[in-house]
Amino acid sequence: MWGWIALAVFIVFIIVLYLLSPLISPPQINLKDSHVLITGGSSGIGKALAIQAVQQGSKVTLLARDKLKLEEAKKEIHKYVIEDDCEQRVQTVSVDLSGDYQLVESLLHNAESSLGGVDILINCAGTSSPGRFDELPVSEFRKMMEINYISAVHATRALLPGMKERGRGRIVFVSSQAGQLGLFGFSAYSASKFALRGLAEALQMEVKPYNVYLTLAFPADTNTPGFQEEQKSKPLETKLISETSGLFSAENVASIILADTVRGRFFSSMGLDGIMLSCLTCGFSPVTSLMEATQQVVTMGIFRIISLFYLDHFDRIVRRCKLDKETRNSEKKNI
Ligand SMILES: NC(=O)C1=CN([C@@H]2O[C@H](COP(=O)(O)OP(=O)(O)OC[C@H]3O[C@@H](n4cnc5c(N)ncnc54)[C@H](OP(=O)(O)O)[C@@H]3O)[C@@H](O)[C@H]2O)C=CC1
Ligand SMILES: CCCCCCCCCCCCCCCC(=O)[C@@H](N)CO
Repeated sequence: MWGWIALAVFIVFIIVLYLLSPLISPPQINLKDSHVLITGGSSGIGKALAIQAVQQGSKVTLLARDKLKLEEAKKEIHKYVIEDDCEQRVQTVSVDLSGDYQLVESLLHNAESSLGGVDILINCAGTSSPGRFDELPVSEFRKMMEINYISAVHATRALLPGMKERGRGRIVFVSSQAGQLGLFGFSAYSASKFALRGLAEALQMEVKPYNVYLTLAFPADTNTPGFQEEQKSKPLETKLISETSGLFSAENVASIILADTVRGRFFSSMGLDGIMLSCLTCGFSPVTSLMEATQQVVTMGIFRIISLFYLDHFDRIVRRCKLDKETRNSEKKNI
């Protein structure tokens, strides 16, 4: 008898959640004919995002520093432009986003003059320099903040006023799972990715009344030119810990980010570990789906328990690597 009542209450609860969901969920945005500006659009995740956006009918601006790489990416992306759509265009902007703000602003406004106001800004430009804290040059900490954080501030600062005026827009920050937990070898990188979260939460509260929605993406390791480069200098501990979450393709990551952006979801996470991590670390984040909020409330405790096992596993990796290193060193001395 009580079992049936509990089941009925649960079903009514789920129905109420579904009925209330549209009140909280942001309205969807249409990729067709939208102007999507992608920083870091000449490589890796950014390029995959650009390809998928043009496949869905968007006009795209790619922004990065290297002109040659930009031109090559533009050529490649052009192949995916919908044929019967003469209006659709792909353009490039070459600038160091972390440099002079006035220059960034004027180039971004020029980009808007030719393709129309930016509807979706994807802040994907970024890089990582892994290494132990006391082996990284102090300059790397500033560089990480400038490339991964200040670049996003610059692009957003230049394009947000237009979005507010038009009463429509989406802003994506590509953070990382290393922006949800700090891990060995990522002291400089993690801090810059955590910074994006503070920015996104504060900004979302400001711009929601203007119908501008933010998405904070947390990819795991993704197979891109940037990832291949970082592998060369990554400490073994960092590799072993990161591997826990798997290796994704840029296409897979891009399609998840794009779908979450269209739906206006605040968190964009991938893989089972990614979803668990976002529930566990949701903190005071904005609610963009009642179902998601319910999931967070129900699962947070259990995910914390699971995380204790992960933490123990990571500590063991660090201890084992330290022991191995010490053994190797003493063997060398004995020779
Ligand atoms: N790959 C991975 O494992 C993961 C990546 N991420 C994040 O995703 C984003 C993309 O990564 P990924 O695709 O691997 O990176 P890539 O290195 O493949 O591409 C980085 C892009 O950013 C551009 N860029 C870098 N610095 C600047 C700058 N100062 N001004 C303008 N453009 C710049 C690069 O072009 P150019 O050099 O010509 O300027 C390039 O287009 C990064 O923010 C990264 O931190 C997050 C989690 C995992
Ligand atoms: C309930 C608890 C679940 C816990 C899951 C923990 C998984 C931790 C894995 C961390 C992986 C970090 C990858 C960073 C990739 C990155 O940003 C660089 N490759 C950038 O180039």
